[in-house]
Amino acid sequence: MQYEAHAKVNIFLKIVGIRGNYHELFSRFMLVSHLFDTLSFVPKSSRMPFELVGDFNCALEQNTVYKIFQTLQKHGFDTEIQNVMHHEALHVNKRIPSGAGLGGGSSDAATFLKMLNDRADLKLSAEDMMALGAEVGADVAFFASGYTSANVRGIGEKVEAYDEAPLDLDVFTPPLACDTARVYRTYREYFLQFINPSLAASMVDMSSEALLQSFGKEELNDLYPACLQAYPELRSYEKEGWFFSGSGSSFFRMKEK
Ligand SMILES: C[C@@](CO)(OP(=O)(O)O)[C@H](O)COP(=O)(O)OP(=O)(O)OC[C@H]1O[C@@H](n2ccc(N)nc2=O)[C@H](O)[C@@H]1O
Ligand SMILES: Nc1ncnc2c1ncn2[C@@H]1O[C@H](COP(=O)(O)OP(=O)(O)O)[C@@H](O)[C@H]1O
Repeated sequence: MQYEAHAKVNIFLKIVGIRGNYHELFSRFMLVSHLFDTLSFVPKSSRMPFELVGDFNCALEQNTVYKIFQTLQKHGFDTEIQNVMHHEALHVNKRIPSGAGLGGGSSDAATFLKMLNDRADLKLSAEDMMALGAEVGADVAFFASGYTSANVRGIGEKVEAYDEAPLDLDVFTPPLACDTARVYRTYREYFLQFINPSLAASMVDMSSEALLQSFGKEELNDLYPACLQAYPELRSYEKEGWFFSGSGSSFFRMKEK
């Protein structure tokens, strides 16, 4: 069986405060229906306790799927998941570009958590998986929620379904990977003074379509100016009528009807 780990875009992303090294935000997350990695269990070819097959630009220990394995071990599911990973390797067919603001690593993490929950019959609810996922990355709770559109708050751990049909989206990713931590650091250094929580609050109740019709990318995404400051070459890829997702580098727009 193959599982799909879908990409997301941030329809809006407004910073409303700081929490230690993290930033508190209001954001609308929406899954992208046509863009996903596929994950499946395949027979093992080694004796390693955790075998991962796929093209990644990071070490196994840095991989979000490995961090899910470790997190489940830490929470007492050691025997159950070792029984699975003793026989199976995890295969990931990566199609979501990395460092693209599309949440690929977080989506893989949430999907692998669901796979282990199914295969090892861990009996975790969506809420349990959201809490476990949040230990691996701020965005994982949204992907574990199963919602296609949601308002996300806190540093990413508070997820509330937003009732709307998913939009049909075009996504364009420039050949530029953006480091999320670097973009947030740049935001804090240069843009924190421009914080506007009342504008953020006014966006929460608007449909995604109305948001994209009412605001431009600079108003919708507080990380856009920070990303331009950190990666000036990004400017050469911006196009009229396209919006900016998360910490970049992807742009998106509603498909023309
Ligand atoms: C910006 C967003 C928007 O959805 O995602 P991307 O666009 O990168 O996919 C998220 O806030 C990213 O979430 P995620 O990529 O899961 O972040 P993490 O791995 O937990 O953290 C990476 C780094 O980003 C910073 N970080 C992350 C989340 C947050 N609310 N405030 C932060 O300041 C921290 O410096 C942290 O060390
Ligand atoms: N499963 C994974 N898929 C992709 N990248 C991963 C994964 N696990 C860890 N990473 C690391 O996280 C970085 C950010 O990747 P990704 O989550 O796809 O981007 P973004 O944070 O922009 O949404 C990658 O460059 C890579 O080093």
